[in-house]
Amino acid sequence: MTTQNKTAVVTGASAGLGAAYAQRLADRGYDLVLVARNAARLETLAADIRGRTGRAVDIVAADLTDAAQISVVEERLRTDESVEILVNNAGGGLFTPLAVSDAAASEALINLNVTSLTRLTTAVLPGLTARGRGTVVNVSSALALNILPVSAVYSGTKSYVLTFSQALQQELAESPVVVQAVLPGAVRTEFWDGSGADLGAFPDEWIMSADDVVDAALAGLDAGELVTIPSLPQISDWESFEKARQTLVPNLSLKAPADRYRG
Ligand SMILES: NC(=O)C1=CN([C@@H]2O[C@H](COP(=O)(O)OP(=O)(O)OC[C@H]3O[C@@H](n4cnc5c(N)ncnc54)[C@H](OP(=O)(O)O)[C@@H]3O)[C@@H](O)[C@H]2O)C=CC1
Ligand SMILES: CC(=O)[C@H](N)C(=O)O
Repeated sequence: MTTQNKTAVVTGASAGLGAAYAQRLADRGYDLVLVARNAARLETLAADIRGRTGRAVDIVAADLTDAAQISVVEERLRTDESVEILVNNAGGGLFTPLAVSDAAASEALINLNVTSLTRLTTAVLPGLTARGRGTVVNVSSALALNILPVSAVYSGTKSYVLTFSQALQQELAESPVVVQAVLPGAVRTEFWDGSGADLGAFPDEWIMSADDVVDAALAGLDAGELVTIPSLPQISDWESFEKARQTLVPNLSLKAPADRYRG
């Protein structure tokens, strides 16, 4: 495809943050490829966006934890030269102590939150770098940083998304291709249903709307932020955190153990 249209691929587009990304990116002039399992919901959203904006909207009904189904999305990302943005948003949550967790459920969560995001990014990057433009948005979570007793697997997956994104930012430092990590706090979506946590137990002032999260994330992207935390009042707090991490680096690999470990 060598048309002049520009396409955004949004995973987890049938609800929540993904549906909000789809609307906003169509408003910004992108044609869309919407990915999720529920074809009927995707088609309803696609019809709404086509009618409202006139953009071309394709849907791909795929379970991103299924090898055959994710390969359809990977193929589209590899071959569609109009793709300029991939929003890796599809994800789930599980908030139970590991000791009482189901290993298969943890594995499924890792497959969705980590493996599928990695595979889709791997599929899209060669084309973006060859064309010299494009963006990958990886939806992480505030729980990548705010680590809780019930979030061993979930926080682990979202820390992966943050670290993966930061490593890619270094890999692509000389490239015009941008990788942004987005770390929302609690958002009012269906994510919480069956997650093991009750959104209703949170004070209202902790909970952001999906539209506000996406508007903040896109504003952060426009401002050149590589890590966007929609609720964080001062970006300098994130920068201080990162700077503190960097101060460890010169001493993270040395020949001699630290004095406190020597008798
Ligand atoms: N809600 C919150 O408080 C927060 C959410 N996040 C992150 O934001 C992202 C979006 O979550 P949110 O919008 O809240 O959640 P929702 O539950 O509202 O939406 C999740 C989306 O992912 C899709 N999805 C789920 N499983 C699969 C699968 N196996 N294959 C393909 N698509 C799938 C769902 O569609 P379908 O069922 O049709 O497949 C749906 O479109 C997630 O990565 C989440 O971790 C981060 C911080 C806070
Ligand atoms: C940060 C949150 O509260 C949220 N549970 C999430 O899914 O990451």
